[in-house]
Amino acid sequence: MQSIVTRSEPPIRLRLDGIEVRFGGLVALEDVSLQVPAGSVVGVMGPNGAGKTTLFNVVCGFQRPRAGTLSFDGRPVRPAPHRLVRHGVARTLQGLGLFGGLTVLENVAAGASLSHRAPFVTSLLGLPSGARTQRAARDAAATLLDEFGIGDYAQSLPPALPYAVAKKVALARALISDPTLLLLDEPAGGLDSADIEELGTLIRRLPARGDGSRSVMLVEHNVDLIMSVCDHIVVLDFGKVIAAGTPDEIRADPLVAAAYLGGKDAA
Ligand SMILES: Nc1ncnc2c1ncn2[C@@H]1O[C@H](COP(=O)(O)OP(=O)(O)OP(=O)(O)O)[C@@H](O)[C@H]1O
Repeated sequence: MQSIVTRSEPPIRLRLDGIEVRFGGLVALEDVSLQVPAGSVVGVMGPNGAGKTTLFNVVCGFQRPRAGTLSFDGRPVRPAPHRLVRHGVARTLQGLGLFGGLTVLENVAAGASLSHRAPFVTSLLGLPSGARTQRAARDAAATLLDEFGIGDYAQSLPPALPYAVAKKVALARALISDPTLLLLDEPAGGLDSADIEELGTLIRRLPARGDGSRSVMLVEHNVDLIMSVCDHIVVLDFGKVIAAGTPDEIRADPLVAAAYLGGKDAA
């Protein structure tokens, strides 16, 4: 008997519809809609002042839109920074926000307490609570640091870290909470081209970790990084979506070339 294999579309992890943000008379975002499917990397790019940070802030709940709706996993939400964890969302910000007095290992382990899955490191190991939970978190943190190639810095304090290492620490701390959606704000900011390439490889691997359904949304200025890691790209200009598609489609889009790639940011 012939078997029929049907390939279903991945569920939509994050969905924005008709988002509008105004600052006084300035329209920072106008009718912005996008989707981040499960297991995909979606990038938002655009020239200076296009609205990237504002959009990131809307998703994180730092900025309330004047119009439009958001949903996580099909459920309408009104995001707030303190509620992101509940939705399985973790983020890294441009400012790294590491605890200066804690070691790298402790910083990353601290992120485990933010897991939306009932303390996942505890349940993974079948452990009850307290000291064992902390030990499990530290073990998970050490594993992540090794995976990121920065295990040698486990006992260092953040102020002593090279910037590229500190960025990886911030990423590890977000990832240890096992988020279903990871939001990255300008991950390439302040990095040189070799570091950006390494970061790109790391980001590209993120959806495949765990059950393969993790999604990543990044807001990024660096065209090379966004082109190399994203499955789908949304381009903003003056607060509006001017193009959306695969990296190849975006590269070939004349509107994008005019607004961004052909401008001073194309370097
Ligand atoms: N708090 C604010 N008050 C007033 N205007 C703002 C505020 N935040 C952003 N804007 C304006 O909104 C527009 C979008 O800004 P936004 O920072 O989102 O752009 P961006 O794409 O992130 O830019 P960049 O790449 O330079 O960081 C800009 O014109 C900016 O000046």
